Amino acid sequence: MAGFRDLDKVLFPIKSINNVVQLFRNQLESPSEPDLALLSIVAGVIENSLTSRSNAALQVCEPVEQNNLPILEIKTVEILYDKFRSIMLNAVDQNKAKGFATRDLVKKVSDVIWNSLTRSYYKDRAHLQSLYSFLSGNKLDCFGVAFAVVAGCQCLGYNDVHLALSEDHAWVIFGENGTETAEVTWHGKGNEDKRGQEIGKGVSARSWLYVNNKPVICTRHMEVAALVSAINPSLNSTHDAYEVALLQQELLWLLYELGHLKKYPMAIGNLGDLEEIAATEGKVPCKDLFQEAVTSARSYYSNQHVYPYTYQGGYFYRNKMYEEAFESWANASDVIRLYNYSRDDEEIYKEFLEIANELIPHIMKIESSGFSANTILKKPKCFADLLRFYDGICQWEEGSATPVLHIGWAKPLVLTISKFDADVRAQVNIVCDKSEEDKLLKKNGTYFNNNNYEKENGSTAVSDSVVSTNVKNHSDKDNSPFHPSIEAL
Ligand SMILES: CC1(C)CN=C(N2CCN(c3ncnc4sc(CCF)cc34)CC2)S1
Repeated sequence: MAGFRDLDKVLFPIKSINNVVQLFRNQLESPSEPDLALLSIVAGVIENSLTSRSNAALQVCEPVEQNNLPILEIKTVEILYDKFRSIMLNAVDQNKAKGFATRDLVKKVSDVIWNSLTRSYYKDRAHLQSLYSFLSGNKLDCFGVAFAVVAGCQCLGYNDVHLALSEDHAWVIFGENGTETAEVTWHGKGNEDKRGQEIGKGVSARSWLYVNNKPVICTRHMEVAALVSAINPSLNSTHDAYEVALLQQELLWLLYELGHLKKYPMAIGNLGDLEEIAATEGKVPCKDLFQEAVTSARSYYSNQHVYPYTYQGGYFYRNKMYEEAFESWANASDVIRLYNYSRDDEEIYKEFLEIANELIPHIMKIESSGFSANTILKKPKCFADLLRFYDGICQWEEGSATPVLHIGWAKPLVLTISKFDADVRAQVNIVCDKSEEDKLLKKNGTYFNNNNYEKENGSTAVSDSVVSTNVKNHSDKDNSPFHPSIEAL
């Protein structure tokens, strides 16, 4: 492990963002692997010093000159770093010969973290993700516990333990081939934690929460990308601490340029969001970053992730590119249609609910106000993408133990569909195409994950709701990875 070396120590006392970037670069480029505990502590101290209530007022009203940070002394970091190491080394007996981690070891490290946490606190609060939060306040959020377990195992010399990330959960992989999995943290509210157990063997395997067994499996460098992604610049619900956001943006560019975001769509999306707010001169534009996140999810995760499309759709929406937004959201819906909705999937449910019942109706209101020259209401492709979007949500519900749709969805849906004239709707050709139906047949294993799952209620999927056309999509920028089920002529 890289550890806290002299070439890192000479950077202290840290006074600027550039000093922090240099420390991360040293660690990322070191022949031995980056030290997760060191980097999480440094990022956590800086984030908390700039976002804590004590100087929140200062941060909002007085623009601090560029690149200046509150001075970070080496002693502050050494004390926290040594404290973390001693917690780990004292709790886990060292006489065992190193080798690969065992389930007992991983569970033991998770217990050490878990049992140190404050009895009860607001788990969704900001700034609870870093080892600084753990060491100074005994508080961690769900992601923070998983990250701390991996950092703890690194401290103990188990370099086979790595972070596994879905779009709303985190766990660890370990063992000789990295094929062992273990829950190490909780998920959601009021759910019994499953710490120590293997990942998703039961019905939960078909829920979005476990991304159909296509999680982001982190290398050490990608674990640094995860801690940087988890930096939270929020000062309060309306303001970000400028220096924290700038630090996060510069660290994400460092990781991007070193190639460590290639297989991490959400981190690319995070960088895209920051670049949309404040573009960095001479870098890849945010629109391309959002497309790179989509391409990464398609290339490395069999297009089983939703967030790359909602990052991209959100960008198009904010920039009034409504036709493109509909296509991204329809592509997001094509991902979710093959999952079963389960009680663990609230986060993505809220995402689709907001798109269907807030964002799309808002677009309809603007577009039907009669002032838009090039209105989407005259475009069959937009109608087709909207149908694909809604159809995906309907199919998501099919075969799920928990219903998705309710009357609250119907009103905005009817309002939206009714905005398109008959002559526009007539140009969308919907036919059943056997090969498409086979391909999209839900969760009978042939498509979903090839081990012939019986669906939840025991019946094999017969999805007769799939509509598809074999009409080629005319737009040359066909962004859908495969024949969309509904397309405009
Ligand atoms: C399009 C969006 C609504 C905007 N932000 C989004 N996210 C913000 C950043 N997110 C993330 N960013 C980097 N890495 C991770 S790992 C993880 C699961 C818990 F560990 C979440 C997450 C979650 C998703 S999705």
